[in-house]
Amino acid sequence: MKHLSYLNKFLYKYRWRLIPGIIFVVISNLFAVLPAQIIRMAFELVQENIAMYHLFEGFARQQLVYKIFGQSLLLFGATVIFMAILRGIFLFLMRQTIILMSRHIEYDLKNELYAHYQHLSMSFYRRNNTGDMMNRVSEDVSRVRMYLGPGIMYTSNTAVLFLMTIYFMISVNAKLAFYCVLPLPLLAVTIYYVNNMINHRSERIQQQLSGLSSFVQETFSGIRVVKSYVREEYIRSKFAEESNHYKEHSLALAKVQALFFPLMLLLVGLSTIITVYVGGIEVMNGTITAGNIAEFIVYVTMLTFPVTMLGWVTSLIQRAAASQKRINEFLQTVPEIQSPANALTVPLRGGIEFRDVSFTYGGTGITALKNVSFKVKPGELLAIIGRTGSGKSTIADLALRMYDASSGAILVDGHPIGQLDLNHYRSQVGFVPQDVFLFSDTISNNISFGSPDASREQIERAAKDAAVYQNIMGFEHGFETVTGERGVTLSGGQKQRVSIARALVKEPKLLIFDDCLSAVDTSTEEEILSHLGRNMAGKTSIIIAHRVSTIKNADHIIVLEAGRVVEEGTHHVLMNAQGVYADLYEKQLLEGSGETGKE
Ligand SMILES: Nc1ncnc2c1ncn2[C@@H]1O[C@H](COP(=O)(O)OP(=O)(O)OP(=O)(O)O)[C@@H](O)[C@H]1O
Repeated sequence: MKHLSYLNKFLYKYRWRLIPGIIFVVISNLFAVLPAQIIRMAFELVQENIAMYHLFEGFARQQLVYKIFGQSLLLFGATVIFMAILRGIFLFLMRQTIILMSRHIEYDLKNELYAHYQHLSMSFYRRNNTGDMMNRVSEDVSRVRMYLGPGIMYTSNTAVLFLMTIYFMISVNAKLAFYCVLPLPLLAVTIYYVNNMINHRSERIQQQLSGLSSFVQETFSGIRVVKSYVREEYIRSKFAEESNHYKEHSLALAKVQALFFPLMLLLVGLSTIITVYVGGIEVMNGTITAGNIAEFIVYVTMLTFPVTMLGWVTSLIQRAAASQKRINEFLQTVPEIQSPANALTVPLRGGIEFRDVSFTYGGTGITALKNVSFKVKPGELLAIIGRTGSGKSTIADLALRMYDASSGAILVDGHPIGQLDLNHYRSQVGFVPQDVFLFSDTISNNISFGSPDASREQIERAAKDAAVYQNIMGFEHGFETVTGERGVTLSGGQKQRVSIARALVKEPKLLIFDDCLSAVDTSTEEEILSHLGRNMAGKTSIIIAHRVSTIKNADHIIVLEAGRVVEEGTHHVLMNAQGVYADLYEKQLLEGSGETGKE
């Protein structure tokens, strides 16, 4: 329960919904309990009047007695209906306050969680899988809402109704009251266990279902691979297998669910039998009237629902507490990368220096960089080249402060990177990642993602500089073309260039290209680079590449191998050195003589 105390701040915030809600619960219950007394009175009236009716047998007054009797019964009936209507109105108001409050809190909590997600560092995203993270926002929050809405509502309802009913019952006959409620705790405990079983099985079904949907999603997005390797039959049988697990779990759930209602009815029936039996004895003893038995049966029926709810609510609160525990753990996760207090917000000039930087990835323990040192002056173009896995992307991530270096120092215009205001710094950097990501939105919005205020001219300019303008204009809707899920309607090279335009439109002071020219042909690459030379004059660029041709004109080239800088200098110097770089160049020249456009 202590985990759920986190939600008290929300209950306080919405207290003007909660307090009236509880008051409505009390009033609605009052109108639920009172009719039982009216029914008793009606019963007693019937008994007395039948006797009276027979007494006037043969007299003219018998008709009058009959009439008065009929009218009084009608009045009782009308009162019961009126009370039921009032009860309905207050039940409506109760739901309108408490359930609505739970929806408001759900909204607040979801937003709080999502904002926290946005705040967390890359390493958090590497550690946690997407499904888990999504579950926090959807599944866990809904379970917590069940506690806040139905949980609170039914608990207060049960408590109030129970107290009122027991009070009225005891005031009539304490012995009968005791016997009537005897089976009820058994009912609550049974429902609690059966419900826990249902929850447990539903959870397994939920897991199976999410496994099944991820499987389907993966096979749909990889359908080209599936078809080209003729693995449809294999995939289909795997699906049938997964689907079968789902079916088996569902059948197991249906079995327990089928048990739920008969069990409930059995225990309720037991209560009624006891009421009639013990009540009958009491009537014979003359301690109560037959009307009291009818009144008690109404009480018992009335108690059944809240007692059932008690079992249900207990397991619901347990689940909510487990979910809130997970949510709390997550909310307590502090982002590893944060702006320090008194962070610097100086305009970026573009000087970047790595001083003896080493970096080890937390999750895998892989040391991606070992004592890397280099320096880029404002306005220079630095190129990084090396085999796959040599640590190039890691340098880009560190320069963006996606991670902090394990040792050594990274200086930006002479200031340690950790002292800069994170958002201010990143807003001045244009980054094109290796794996392009486009949102399911228009091309125009994808380009202006980092600069929402960019004008149409600026967006078009950026597209021209990224050599993708002609392609975009070739689409039926031009810049308003909506890219499909993850931009599937664009070719690999087009996506890369839209992603480049997104970085260029920011007019960044520092531009980082992480191997983002790999899917464009060499002549397009040359076009982009020549535009870049013009746009980035006086600003700093870091280009990570595989092809020597991309970086020949860089001011400074560093060659990485297994996380270490093995050579550095200009193209000229490196060629003369006849080392790794010159070797790479020779090989690529040979391959290049047979190369055709890649796009
Ligand atoms: N998130 C990560 N967690 C753990 N290890 C990682 C992570 N990203 C990269 N690595 C490891 O760090 C090393 C350097 O990776 P990096 O991505 O920097 O190489 P790269 O030179 O950019 O490669 P490529 O040219 O193939 O993109 C590799 O051994 C890789 O396995």
